[in-house]
Amino acid sequence: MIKMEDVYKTYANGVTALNGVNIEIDQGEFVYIVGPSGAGKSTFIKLMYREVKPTTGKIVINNKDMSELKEKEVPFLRRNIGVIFQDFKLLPRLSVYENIAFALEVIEESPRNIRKRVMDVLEQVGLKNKARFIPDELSGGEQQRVSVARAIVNHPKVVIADEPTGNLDPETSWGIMRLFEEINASGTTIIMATHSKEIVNTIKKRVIAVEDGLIVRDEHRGEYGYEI
Ligand SMILES: Nc1ncnc2c1ncn2[C@@H]1O[C@H](COP(=O)(O)OP(=O)(O)OP(=O)(O)O)[C@@H](O)[C@H]1O
Repeated sequence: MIKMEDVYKTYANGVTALNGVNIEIDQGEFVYIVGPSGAGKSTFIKLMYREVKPTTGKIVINNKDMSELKEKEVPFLRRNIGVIFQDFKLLPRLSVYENIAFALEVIEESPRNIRKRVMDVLEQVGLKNKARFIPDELSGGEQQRVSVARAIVNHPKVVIADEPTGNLDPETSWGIMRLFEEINASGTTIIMATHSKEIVNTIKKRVIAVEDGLIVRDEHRGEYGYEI
């Protein structure tokens, strides 16, 4: 469960990105975050995996109050949250296999478990035959599948995706969305910031709209609601 109470975020340069956000997202939900450019969507999402800290307000994730989280506990939080970015953020010199295994090595899994889990997740995203390739040798859609695999290899409770289809063509985007639906069907919460009207209006889920740092709409099976 993710809960925010009266959350404000003002960056060091004085820009206020969030202006008093209150929200509750239950385990297993699928939520789209929509809104104009600069509205505060990424900031909202970054607060959930503690890439940024709130200026004021309370954030509770999986029953843990983030303000009480010590720096050394951050890796434990991240273990339960998989993150996917628009630009994939894969390590360019590592193979597909190594990019995914890395997420497990940092939490000191045994080599045998690592091998099994990486191969299982590669199977799930349909890339078993590309395990030895490096990111440059893959299409954009394949690279995004690797980053999805990396995000879910720890079986996190929550997957957070910031415009995951932003760099992909429509057909490839639908493939990524099918993967997200599968992941969500197994009980994982999905939170996805997107500018895709087509996706939001086709695969109907909860829609949270952010404008000028405020939640202005929160609807189950909502519409995208903007013209672009
Ligand atoms: N690290 C930062 N330092 C200072 N200001 C920032 C920082 N990150 C974001 N901002 C500002 O905060 C506001 C909200 O940005 P944010 O990235 O959260 O919006 P967004 O809705 O995700 O936008 P987009 O759809 O374009 O990705 C913007 O005015 C932005 O310039």
